Amino acid sequence: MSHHMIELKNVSFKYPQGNEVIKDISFRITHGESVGLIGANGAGKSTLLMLLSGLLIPTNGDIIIGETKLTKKTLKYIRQRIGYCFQNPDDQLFMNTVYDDVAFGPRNYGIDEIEIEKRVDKALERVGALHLKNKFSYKLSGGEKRMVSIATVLSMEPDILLMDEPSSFLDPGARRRLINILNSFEHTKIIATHDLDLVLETCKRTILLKNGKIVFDGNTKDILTDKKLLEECGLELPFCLQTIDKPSLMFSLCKSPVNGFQKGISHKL
Ligand SMILES: Nc1ncnc2c1ncn2[C@@H]1O[C@H](COP(=O)(O)OP(=O)(O)OP(=O)(O)O)[C@@H](O)[C@H]1O
Repeated sequence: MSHHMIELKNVSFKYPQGNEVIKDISFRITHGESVGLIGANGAGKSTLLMLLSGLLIPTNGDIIIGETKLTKKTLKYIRQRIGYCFQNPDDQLFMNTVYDDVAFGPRNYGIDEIEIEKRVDKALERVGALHLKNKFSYKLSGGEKRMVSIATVLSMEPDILLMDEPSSFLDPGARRRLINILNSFEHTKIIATHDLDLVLETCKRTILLKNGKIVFDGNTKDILTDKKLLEECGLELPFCLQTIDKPSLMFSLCKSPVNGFQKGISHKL
């Protein structure tokens, strides 16, 4: 496996009838990194995730996953390694039952049904939705659909997780479960979201997009404490830092900025 698991080289993208919405983006993500992808509405987060998952093909530039350049020919191989969680869970759930939805990915690999059922149970258990196994997918609540849609991705046992707004629809318990799943996922993950508190708890690195361009790529704590730059990009400080005068100073007082941080803060508030 290549050291640089994901590489984008001067990637641009334009929708057929639209303007360029991803503009000359380059970065490398090493295997095992957790990266938050943030930016205002329309900044290009979902488009970038769709490019990374092979759902869209760049107008210019290259995307390399492991050692393989993403092309129409390599798409099938690459997509087996990537778990992509749609912004809207209804796009992910299209079978009749929860079981069939979560079994869909592994079934495509030709795995036998006994192994498939084990994977389905494991994935549903992880998201706390085993009790929904035999339900109709379309009858689930918004939050249940979200958790099941995450299970459909986990059952594929991907090397890379791409998640678009994964915490939307979730109650505090389910959100906490999501954070635990993300923090225990040992491979590469990229999380596009407006939930900056989620980024703070799950991603060491953050990429900030503005109008299709990268305006920041670095330590999460550096960007999420930079009120001025966040505001210039249509965002605001994470909720847990809003009442604190000097967010960056608070960070430096903590031993483990990303993971141990919010627990410490929430006791103080
Ligand atoms: N199918 C499409 N055809 C044309 N333009 C599109 C299409 N999908 C998205 N766009 C445009 O591309 C730009 C980037 O959209 P994208 O969905 O990637 O942004 P985003 O950062 O994910 O936004 P949000 O936070 O609202 O989900 C927007 O200006 C949007 O209008």
